[in-house]
Amino acid sequence: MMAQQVNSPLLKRPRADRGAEEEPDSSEGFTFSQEPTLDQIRAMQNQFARERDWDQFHSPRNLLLAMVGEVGEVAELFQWRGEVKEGLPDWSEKDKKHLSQELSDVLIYLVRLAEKCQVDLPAATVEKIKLNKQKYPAHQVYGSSKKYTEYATPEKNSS
Ligand SMILES: Nc1ccn([C@H]2C[C@H](O)[C@@H](COP(=O)(O)OP(=O)(O)OP(=O)(O)O)O2)c(=O)n1
Repeated sequence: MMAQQVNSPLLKRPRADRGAEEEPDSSEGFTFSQEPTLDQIRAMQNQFARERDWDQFHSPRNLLLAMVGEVGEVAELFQWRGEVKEGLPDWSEKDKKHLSQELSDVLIYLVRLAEKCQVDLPAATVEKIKLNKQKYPAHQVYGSSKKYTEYATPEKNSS
């Protein structure tokens, strides 16, 4: 379930030296399972709530608060550890499992919140990444983590 280490030279070569077909599409060789899709997760959680007559509790505000609570639980797992290495090589299997559960809770509430707000989350995410690319042109910001407002000719943020 955790990232596998892949020593790809692509990860270390500067972007300008790489062809588009060579672009790595994952972090250290790690990828997600193809399924379930976000819409399948939405449907699974919808059914979970219906079977328990919990729709009445899943108002947008309640879901938001529940999601933030779960984000807090994720943060709790990281607190006091100092910097954490990619792939969590120093974590116990128990803590890694715990993290996977808490991150899943966040996603479940996020997807449910998006459903209740009628936000088409996968489509909205694609659109947002498109906006991010416009706001942070690779040639302008490569290797810098400055916010777009710190650049001389900032792109307009339309979100
Ligand atoms: N009213 C609720 C309560 C729970 N859940 C689902 C969504 C979450 O994935 C998970 C959250 O359950 P808990 O509130 O028991 O939280 P944890 O699983 O994190 O347990 P704990 O707080 O003990 O770590 O259950 C839900 O959909 N609606």
